[in-house]
Amino acid sequence: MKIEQLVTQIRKKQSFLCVGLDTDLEKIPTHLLDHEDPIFSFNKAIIDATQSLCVAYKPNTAFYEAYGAAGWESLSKTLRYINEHYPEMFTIADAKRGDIGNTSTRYAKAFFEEMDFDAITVAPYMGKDSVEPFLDFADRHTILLALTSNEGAFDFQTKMVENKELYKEVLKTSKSYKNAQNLMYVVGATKASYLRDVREIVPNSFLLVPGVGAQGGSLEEVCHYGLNADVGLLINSSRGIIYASQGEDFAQVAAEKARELQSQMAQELTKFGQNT
Ligand SMILES: O=C(O)c1cc(=O)[nH]c(=O)n1[C@@H]1O[C@H](COP(=O)(O)O)[C@@H](O)[C@H]1O
Repeated sequence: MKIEQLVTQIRKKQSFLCVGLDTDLEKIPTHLLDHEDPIFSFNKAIIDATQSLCVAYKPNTAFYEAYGAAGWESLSKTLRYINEHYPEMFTIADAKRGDIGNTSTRYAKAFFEEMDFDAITVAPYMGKDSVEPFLDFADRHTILLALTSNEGAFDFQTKMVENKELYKEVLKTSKSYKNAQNLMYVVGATKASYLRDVREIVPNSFLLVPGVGAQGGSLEEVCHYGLNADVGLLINSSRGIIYASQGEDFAQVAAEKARELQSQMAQELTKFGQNT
């Protein structure tokens, strides 16, 4: 998907919400467990209930890989369902890949060709030749981990390297990669105050911001520092939406939670003069 199409959807829905499909058999309502594919049944219900309120879905592949071949099948079915029924939706494989060049090429083929995702999360640690194979795919997006939401982010990402924090070096250096226009970046909502510095280096890039809801990040603060002229933000919530109820009403309650976030996003867009 082209960025312009994503921006059009955001303006139309007044939402830059990404719903995280971190589907765990131990957390989904028990009445689904006797379905043929409980993970797909759960995802389908969540997708149908929330699709008018969000612009993106992000299955984290760990939750599927944990169930082996059956889990991969549930993931493929979920992606096919989204692409067939809601083709305007931006889809992110949260797989956090990245390896030597020829291996990254195979990862890119797996997620962009075999599975037809619009985007994938990639770790920058192995550098240019591990990232560029993903960037070769036109209208697909490589979401590089810049400053993550977890506590361990301070182990390396904020350490000084050549007089600047490592995450800033990641942002700056990656701008020189071939096809860098296909880059987006992860910045955790729990690190919202850093977004001012992030925006100085990458004013125009889209940022995927996880960490509102269960991890405690503030949507308002993220918007304050992170919104740009093209909106420039996708804010993810996973557990706060999909496990808001574990009863039979799970999809309806998920939609209510998604609507709360969408309403806040619409207000932020209005504040920012982006409501048309
Ligand atoms: O790449 C990610 O999406 C990601 C990066 C990051 O810094 N922090 C982070 O929480 N995530 C992912 O975003 C999701 C957050 O889930 P919740 O905390 O349940 O909303 C999980 O799938 C995480 O793996």
